[in-house]
Amino acid sequence: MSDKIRDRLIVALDVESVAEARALIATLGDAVTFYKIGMELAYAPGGFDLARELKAAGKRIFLDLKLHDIGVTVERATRQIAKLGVDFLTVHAFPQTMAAARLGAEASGLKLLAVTVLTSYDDADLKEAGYGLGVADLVQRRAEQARAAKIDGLILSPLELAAIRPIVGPDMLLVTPGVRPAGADKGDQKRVMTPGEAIAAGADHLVVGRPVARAADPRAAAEAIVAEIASA
Ligand SMILES: O=C(O)c1cc(=O)[nH]c(=O)n1[C@@H]1O[C@H](COP(=O)(O)O)[C@@H](O)[C@H]1O
Repeated sequence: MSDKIRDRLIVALDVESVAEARALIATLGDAVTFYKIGMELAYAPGGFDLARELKAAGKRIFLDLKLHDIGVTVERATRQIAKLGVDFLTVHAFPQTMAAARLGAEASGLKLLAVTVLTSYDDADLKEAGYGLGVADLVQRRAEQARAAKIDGLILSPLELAAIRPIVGPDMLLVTPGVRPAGADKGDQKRVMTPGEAIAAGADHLVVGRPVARAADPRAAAEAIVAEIASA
């Protein structure tokens, strides 16, 4: 399978230590070309060094830190993260946050992804949090604001892909967690599709954690998802 197809699967290294991450990476070998390092691993001892090391070894790295703070802090934090040389960074899709991150990423190769509405949320969760919009409308509003802020891509669930692609155009990266192979446990994800469905609906990349990391045979699980991507 070509690396172009493999790159569309981003495996989330959602483990608590660099030692566990290394073991998983060794098991996955050349089946996986793109990794996500999220908060639980980044903040573990050696987490950021692992990001640099994997880049140097030729892997692509998505650093999922979901920044959200006052503008000046987000701008400076983004500038520091850009020095790591990773490929993607997440920020929450608030207009001030996105504008500040855009400034911080200036003149670097870092691509910014805006998190629209977390895939563990449904309409009732948004209502409980005080929002007046449901998921579909809030994702759409944030997609428009991300485009205006010249953000490189969006994190959204596969369910919103069909509505959002025409709004943001072909160049914005659409990256979807909330991906579950048929029959897999959903866990805390509320808005999900299978890998094949998400690719067919227009996802550029799929983010998959537990269905690979917690599988009895993680390499076989990753290869099955890559095959589903290739045939979608
Ligand atoms: O930004 C993310 O990557 C993210 C956004 C979102 O809305 N939902 C979501 O699940 N994620 C991440 O995607 C991964 C999904 O993991 P699994 O549910 O185990 O496949 C986790 O690392 C989450 O942190």
